[in-house]
Amino acid sequence: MSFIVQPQAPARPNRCQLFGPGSRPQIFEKMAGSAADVINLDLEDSVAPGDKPQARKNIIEAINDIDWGNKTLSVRINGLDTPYWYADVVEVLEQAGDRIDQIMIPKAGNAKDIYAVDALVTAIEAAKGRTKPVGFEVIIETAAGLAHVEEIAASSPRMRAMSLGAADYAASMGMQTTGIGGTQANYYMIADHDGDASRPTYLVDPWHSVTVAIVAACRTHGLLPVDGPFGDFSDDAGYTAQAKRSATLGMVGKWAIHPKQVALANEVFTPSAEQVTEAREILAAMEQAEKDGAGAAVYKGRLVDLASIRQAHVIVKQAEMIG
Ligand SMILES: CC(C)(COP(=O)(O)OP(=O)(O)OC[C@H]1O[C@@H](n2cnc3c(N)ncnc32)[C@H](O)[C@@H]1OP(=O)(O)O)[C@@H](O)C(=O)NCCC(=O)NCCSC(=O)C[C@H](O)C(=O)O
Ligand SMILES: [Mg+2]
Repeated sequence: MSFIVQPQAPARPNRCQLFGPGSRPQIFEKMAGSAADVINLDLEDSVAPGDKPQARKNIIEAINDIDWGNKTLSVRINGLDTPYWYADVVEVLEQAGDRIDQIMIPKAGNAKDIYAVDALVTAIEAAKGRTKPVGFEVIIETAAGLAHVEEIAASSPRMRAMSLGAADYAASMGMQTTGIGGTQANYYMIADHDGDASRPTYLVDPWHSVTVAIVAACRTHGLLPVDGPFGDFSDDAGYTAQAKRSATLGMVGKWAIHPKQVALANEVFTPSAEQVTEAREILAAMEQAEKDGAGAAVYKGRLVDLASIRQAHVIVKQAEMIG
């Protein structure tokens, strides 16, 4: 470990973030009644330009009137390259009560983007006497966002989480796909190289590198790394496979763009009973090793050592936090 100790991410469940357009208030109560840990009321890309003013009003009313229980409540504002974002921030923070927890900033390209929103939010909080500081979550979904991911993670004490926005990321990177997340037919490997024309192929994960970059930036700066949308909501297996890849790489949750995806995310990002039992057994094996004066032990025929304690703690802590 570096002399600088790795900070802890916020200790709250973030297994699923359920999105809903701000222009569709009929679904807000259903979102509040869902099993998602985080709710994202959207003012950005799911809301048509002409509907933005009414969507702001709907969201303010929903923040003030709906019982959101213990969910984290977040509003996605419009991008800083649009004429909408400042009014999103001003109207929501001037008119909505303290129940709002976070603002989600899309298409974050560098630390200055976050600085600009921070300045506006700080001024409104002071002017309105808001006592609960609003947190920020951002979406990494552009080439610039990936290039500057670490400075974005370090940009403000308001930062809480970072998501991967697969659709805009693909567009910004010039990727040859219209799919939102998941494997892509043309992104495959050939299993062997023996010159056989019928060589088997297998699909690999085109989101791997940006996922790892987000996880590293988040873990360095104490934020929650989150996997973004999976567009084909009729493909449960595809969603689950993508979520399992993200969880394996260190992400803590995934977006749902349809209510049926909430249970899938919760299932993947809740450590299973078997995983927790194994983690606890590893901790017990290492406790015994320590008593015996050893730094390593054998657990189920494999090596466990001091690093295994840290790995096991990740799983046990996740399980304890989720309860
Ligand atoms: C995708 C949808 C437009 C589908 O809506 P709909 O046609 O109504 O679906 P169903 O008929 O299957 O709905 C079944 C019931 O569920 C309710 N419902 C639908 N959506 C939601 C929701 N989001 N939360 C809660 N409940 C919901 C329906 O009302 C039905 O209820 P009932 O009649 O009582 O049975 C729609 O799901 C939708 O709008 N989803 C969210 C879209 C969104 O927010 N997109 C933005 C995030 S993704 C993105 O921005 C990309 C990203 O930035 C990137 O770049 O990657
Ligand atoms: Mg997007």
